[in-house]
Amino acid sequence: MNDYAIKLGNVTKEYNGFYAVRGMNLQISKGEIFGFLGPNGAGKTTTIKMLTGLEEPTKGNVYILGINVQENPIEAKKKIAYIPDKVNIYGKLTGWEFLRFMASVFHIDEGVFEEKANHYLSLLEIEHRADDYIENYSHGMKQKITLCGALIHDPEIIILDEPTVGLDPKSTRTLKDILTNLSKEGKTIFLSSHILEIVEQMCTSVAIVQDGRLITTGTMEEIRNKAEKADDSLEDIFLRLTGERTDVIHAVQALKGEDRK
Ligand SMILES: Nc1ncnc2c1ncn2[C@@H]1O[C@H](COP(=O)(O)OP(=O)(O)OP(=O)(O)O)[C@@H](O)[C@H]1O
Repeated sequence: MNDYAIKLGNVTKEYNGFYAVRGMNLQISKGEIFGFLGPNGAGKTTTIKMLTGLEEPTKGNVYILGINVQENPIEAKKKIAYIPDKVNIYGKLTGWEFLRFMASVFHIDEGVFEEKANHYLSLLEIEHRADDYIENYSHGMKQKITLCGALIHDPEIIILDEPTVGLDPKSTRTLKDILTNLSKEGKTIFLSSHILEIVEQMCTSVAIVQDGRLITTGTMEEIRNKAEKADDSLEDIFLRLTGERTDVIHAVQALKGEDRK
């Protein structure tokens, strides 16, 4: 078939006459850290739901490592970890019980499970809370245990919707390091974020979507070549390509303490 980690072929999602995603074509190579950007309501979560088999495209096909997600959802899901933006996790389990449950779903060997669980709990600095009920965790801790659970089965593709919301700066840095290391192992990371600085620092390639359509995609270098000025940030490029009004751009710059005329 092809060598792409993720491929969307002319994917459309319609909800009662409203097009949340329109004719989207995307190819993401293995090992990329791919940033998926777009203003509110652009169709990012809808696209992610189609990637993970939670929503069916109205038209078109989604492939995960060459597997058609609609035709073979179970095979495709074995390759994916999905960390949604709103963590909805069963609170009556302890962190450790939740991780054991995730390992059992994917038939992970006990020894491998313990090693991976301890590794990620300690990296994310929540090992001291592993025996507490998840309902008593803070929002950031819930995100972290969800991430640990998602990584237990050694997925090839990790999909994260707004992963840094709720994380403190140190945890954000840890997450960045974890994702960078996973990509060095050949795993593919797909993340949507509104925090363009994080995308700029971490991602090897990006796509910008608006009104369900792909506006631009390419490597970070290709995207930077679309800049008007040499010191344009990804935020400048994003705001220009998505047609944000210049007064909004200036307001954003003023809020950030930049006094560019
Ligand atoms: N189940 C649904 N029924 C009807 N419309 C929907 C449904 N799900 C999403 N939409 C609409 O599709 C559009 C895209 O929504 P989506 O959640 O994918 O956007 P998003 O890019 O993730 O936005 P945000 O950055 O605000 O999270 C929105 O206009 C939304 O209202």
